[in-house]
Amino acid sequence: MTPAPDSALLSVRDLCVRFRGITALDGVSFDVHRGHIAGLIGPNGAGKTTLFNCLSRLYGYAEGSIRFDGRALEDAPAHRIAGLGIGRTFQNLALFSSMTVLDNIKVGRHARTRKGFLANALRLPGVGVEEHDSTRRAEELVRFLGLDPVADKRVSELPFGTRKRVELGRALASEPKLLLLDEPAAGLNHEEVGALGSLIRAIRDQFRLTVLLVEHHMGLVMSVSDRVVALNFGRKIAEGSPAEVRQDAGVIQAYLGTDS
Ligand SMILES: Nc1ncnc2c1ncn2[C@@H]1O[C@H](COP(=O)(O)OP(=O)(O)OP(=O)(O)O)[C@@H](O)[C@H]1O
Repeated sequence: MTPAPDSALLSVRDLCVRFRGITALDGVSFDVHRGHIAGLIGPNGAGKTTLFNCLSRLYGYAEGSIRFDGRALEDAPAHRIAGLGIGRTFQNLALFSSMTVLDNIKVGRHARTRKGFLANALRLPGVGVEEHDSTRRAEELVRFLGLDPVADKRVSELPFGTRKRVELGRALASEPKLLLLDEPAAGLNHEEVGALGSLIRAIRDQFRLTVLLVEHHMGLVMSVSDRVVALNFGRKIAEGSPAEVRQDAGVIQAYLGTDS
C-alpha cells in the first residue's frame, strides 16, 4: 500500500543519549512528514548533531526509538543507512579531494548499486552495466546542480561553496528518501545562502524527498522549512510552523541566553 503523502517518514520517540555524565538528548520526540522540509534548530550544544548521528547510526542511544519508513532504525547497522534511503551531508565536508566532481558524486551512487564501491574499484565482472548507469545518473546530478563547468575538476581546486554543492550531489546520488543536511549554510556568503534556499526546495520537489536540516542560519531555516523543531540542552522546547517557533518565548529565551 502506498503511504499517504502526509504520513510520517521519520518518527523519533523519547530519544535519550548520554556521554559520561552529559545528557546530550533527553527524551526527544518528533515526526518528519513525507515531502516536508523540517528544520532542527537550537543553540550550541543543544544536541542537534547528536540527533543526526543517531539517525546515521553513528551513535547508539540509551533509550527511545527511531522509525524510518516503517521500520525500526535500531535494526540497521551504520553501513546500511544509505541503502535504506537516508542520505547525509556533514558540517565538515566528506569528499575525496583528489578525485573529480563527477567521481565524488559517483561514489555516493555505490550505496544504490549491487556491486558496490570495491567491486567497481577492482573492476570485477558485471560492473560494466552498473558503472554506465552510475555515470549517467551522476551526470544528471552534475547538470541539476549546475556543476557542468567543473565536472572534471578535482574537488581540491574548487571554492568552498562549490564543494558544498558537490557534497549535496554525493548525498543525492544514493537516491535518499530522507536527506539530512548538517549546517549547509555554514561558510557560505549571503548570495550563496539565498541560492541554497531555492536549491533545497528544488531538490525536495525534483527528487520527491524529505529533508531534515540542522542550521544556525535562522533566515534560511525559517524560509525553507515547513516545520521547525527547537532543542535546548538536549530537550525539545518547541515545535511548529516557522512563524510559531520564531515567536515562542522558550526559543527566544534559549537564543538570548537569559531568563528575563
Ligand atoms: N562524542 C561525544 N562525547 C562526549 N560528549 C559529546 C559527544 N558528542 C556530543 N557531546 C556533547 O553533547 C552535547 C550536545 O552536543 P551536539 O554536538 O549534539 O550539539 P549541537 O546542537 O550540534 O551543537 P553545535 O550547534 O555547536 O554543533 C554537548 O554538551 C556536547 O559536548
